[in-house]
Amino acid sequence: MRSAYGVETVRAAERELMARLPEGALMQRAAAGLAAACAELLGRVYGARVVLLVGSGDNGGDALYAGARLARRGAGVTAVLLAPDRTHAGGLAALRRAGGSVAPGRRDDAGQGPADLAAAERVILAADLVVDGIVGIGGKGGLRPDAAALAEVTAASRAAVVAVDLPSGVEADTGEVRGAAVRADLTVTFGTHKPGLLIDPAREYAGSVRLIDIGLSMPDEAELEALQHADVAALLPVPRAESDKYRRGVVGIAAGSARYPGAAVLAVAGALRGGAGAVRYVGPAGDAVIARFPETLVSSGSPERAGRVQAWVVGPGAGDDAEAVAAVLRADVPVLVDADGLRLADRDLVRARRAPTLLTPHAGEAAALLGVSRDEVEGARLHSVRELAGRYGATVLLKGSTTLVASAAGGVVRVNPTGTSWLATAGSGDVLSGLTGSLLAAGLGALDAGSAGAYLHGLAGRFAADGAPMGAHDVAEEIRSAWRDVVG
Ligand SMILES: NC(=O)C1=CN([C@@H]2O[C@H](COP(=O)(O)OP(=O)(O)OC[C@H]3O[C@@H](n4cnc5c(N)ncnc54)[C@H](OP(=O)(O)O)[C@@H]3O)[C@@H](O)[C@H]2O)[C@@H](O)CC1
Ligand SMILES: [K+]
Repeated sequence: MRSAYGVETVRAAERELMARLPEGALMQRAAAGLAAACAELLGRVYGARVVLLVGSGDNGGDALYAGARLARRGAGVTAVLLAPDRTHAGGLAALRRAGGSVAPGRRDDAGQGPADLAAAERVILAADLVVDGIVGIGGKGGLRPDAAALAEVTAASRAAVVAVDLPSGVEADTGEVRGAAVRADLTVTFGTHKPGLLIDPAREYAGSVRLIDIGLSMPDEAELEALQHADVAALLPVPRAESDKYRRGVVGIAAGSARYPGAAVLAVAGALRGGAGAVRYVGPAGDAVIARFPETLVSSGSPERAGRVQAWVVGPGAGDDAEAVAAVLRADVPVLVDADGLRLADRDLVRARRAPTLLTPHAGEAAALLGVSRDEVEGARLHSVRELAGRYGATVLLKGSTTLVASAAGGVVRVNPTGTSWLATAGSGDVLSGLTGSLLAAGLGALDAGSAGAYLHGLAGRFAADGAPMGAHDVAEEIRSAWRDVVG
């Protein structure tokens, strides 16, 4: 499990550890890890041109101490100071002792003014490596103008970019990016991941992320967590000798319409690979379903008369069949609502349910339910998923390149690490809803079913794409390979 903690929690852990260590020890641990990561990225340190972007806090201090270590190994290190009078004094002295220099300030007198942007631009454009120590977990709001200008010049340079703790300009707690931010190739983060490193859009700015253990001890419950292979393997249902199809779970799919029979076929395709013992289909696309998957139990008419079902999936390609959605929501078993079903589901009916409900909107559908624009949802994914879960009293899976799953009661939010942009293809969500519904029928809770479903689906998408475009049915085909990969 990869866990992420917000700034307040990190600060508390930092205070607790600092009280037991000599002054400055923690920053030295951070700087040592940072310098090692920079050296690895550079390959050859001797003679490399390194520029440090240094803000007024400890994030800048980390950069300066790491720069000193690189200078001692023969790198040419230049610091660009955003606020010379408030620069970390110990770090700056260490850099100077190691032979590093400071880019000229705006006033020529003693280089006391903030960095001269033209001079900074010259060194940045000539650099092999830029170390972004502008701001870390102490950042508030978007970057200020001077810092934003440095972020832009850095983006224009060919240098490798390493962010210290976080790419400057991204929100550590939410993954939101308001205005300019540094785009890093590598982020070296200290003590624990921060939510922003795992959630888009900030995640994209971080590049690859390396965690340096500095000895912080974090609480058991994280604010955000990303499952990994072993976690998913432990969740996936495995049939036992005494299992029959009912014990393994029967998933009901109420989806598709005469106009969109494909959505039903794709949802069934996902469900058949999700671990339930049987898949029941109810709706007007029965002929298409049975032609493709003869093992499906097909009926027409109302979901209420479909026979025994341990979890329902409703909504993919459902058109305007509000009655089917309402009938499914009245069932006292777990229900997954997707696509058209989200628009048709009555919020009070969802709130009144006792069995788990899992809503699986993409950003556009979430925006419609929240009454905001799609961009607002995309820009504030963590806030949006929590808000929707609260309003509906349901678990919500917000699809996207970093799919999030949040429970109504709050607590830890799961983020899916296996997503790929190849999955942005028609019908891919239908496969996910069937797969995840199947996991619900097999007995997983809504948070686990949503996160394990997204994980397998993402992995299946990667296998199916393998660097080339693919269709949703290819994703369904690869779920079995993804499953084997996870449990293997
Ligand atoms: N936690 C740990 O265990 C460890 C933490 N360590 C390190 O400490 C870092 C946290 O240091 P920190 O607390 O000094 O804050 P930091 O991120 O440097 O920023 C504060 C400064 O930035 C400024 N500023 C604010 N917003 C801004 C903006 N939008 N645009 C531009 N500037 C902005 C703000 O200015 P002010 O508001 O005061 O004018 C203030 O002076 C942490 O990320 C990690 O790298 C490691 O050394 C060891 C272990
Ligand atoms: K930074």
